[in-house]
Amino acid sequence: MEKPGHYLTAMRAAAPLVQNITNYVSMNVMANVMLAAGASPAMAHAREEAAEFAEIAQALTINIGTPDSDCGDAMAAAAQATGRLGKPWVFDPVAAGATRFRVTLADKLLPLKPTIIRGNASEIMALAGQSGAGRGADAGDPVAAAQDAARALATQYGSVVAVTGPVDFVTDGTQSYGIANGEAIMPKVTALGCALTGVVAAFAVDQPPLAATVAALAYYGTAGEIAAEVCQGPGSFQMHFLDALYNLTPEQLDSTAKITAI
Ligand SMILES: Nc1ncnc2c1ncn2[C@@H]1O[C@H](COP(=O)(O)OP(=O)(O)O)[C@@H](O)[C@H]1O
Ligand SMILES: Cc1ncsc1CCOP(=O)(O)O
Ligand SMILES: [Mg+2]
Repeated sequence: MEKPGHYLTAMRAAAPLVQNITNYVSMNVMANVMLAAGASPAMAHAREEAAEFAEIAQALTINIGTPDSDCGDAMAAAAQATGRLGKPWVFDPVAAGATRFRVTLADKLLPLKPTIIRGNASEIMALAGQSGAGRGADAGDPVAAAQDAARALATQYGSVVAVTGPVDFVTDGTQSYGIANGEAIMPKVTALGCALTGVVAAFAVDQPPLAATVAALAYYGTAGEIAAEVCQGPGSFQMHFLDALYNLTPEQLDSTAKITAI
C-alpha cells in the first residue's frame, strides 16, 4: 500500500465522474464535498436512465437513505451495469435494518457484490444480521462492536468494508486497518457520511479498493480535524470543511494520516 497522498494525487489527476444514487438529504452536501475534493459528481437516479448513466460514469455510489420502489430498481440496474463493466461501486446502507423495506433492499443489492461497503457501526451490524443500537441514520454502537460483522460481510460478498466512527475500521476480510483521523463534530452535520461514500468511490477509480478506502478515510478525517480547529459549531464547520478538503495537499496528508495495520 502506498502512502495516502499517492491516492489523493491520483484521484485529483483523474477528476473522476462519479454517479450517485443517493438520498434527498445528501444530494447538495455530497456534490459540494466531492467537488471540493477534486471529483466530478453527478446525481442520476431515474429508473429510465440509471443503468445507461452507469456506462459513462467511472464509479457509482448507492445510498438507501430515502428509498422508494422505483429507486430500488434503478439502484440494482446501475449496480449491475457498473459491475459488468468492471468499475467500482460503493454501497452506503443508511439506516439498514430499521424497516423491512430497507432489509429487503439491502438483500437485493448485496448479492450484486459492492466493491466497497461504507457505513457506521450500527448499519454494518444490521447488514450482517446482527441487532444493534442504531437510531435511524445515526450510529448507536461502537466501531469495535462491528468488526466481526465487517469481516463477515467482506468475506461473503468479496467487498472492502469500512466502518466509520471515532476510529474507522477497514477490512477486506483478511487485512484490516484502523484510521484515527476525524473529529466528534462530524456527525453533527447531516450527510457527511453519505458525502464520504462519494469520496471513497472517487478514490477507488483505477486503484486497489482497500488502499483507496484507507486513504480516502484518512484524507476526510484530516480535513475534519483542520476545520474543527477554526469552526464555531456545525454551521461554520461545514464551510471550513469544504475549504480543508479543497486545500489539503498530498504531502500534508502523508504527515497527518493516522493509519495502523490491525
Ligand atoms: N466521534 C468521532 N470522532 C472522530 N471522527 C468521527 C466521529 N464520528 C464520526 N467521525 C467521522 O465522521 C465521518 C462520517 O462518519 P459517520 O458519522 O460514522 O457516518 P454516518 O454519518 O454515515 O453515520 C467519518 O470520517 C468518521 O471518521
Ligand atoms: C437524516 C437522513 N435521513 C434519511 S437519509 C439522511 C442523511 C443521513 O446522512 P449521514 O448518514 O451521512 O449522516
Ligand atoms: Mg450514513
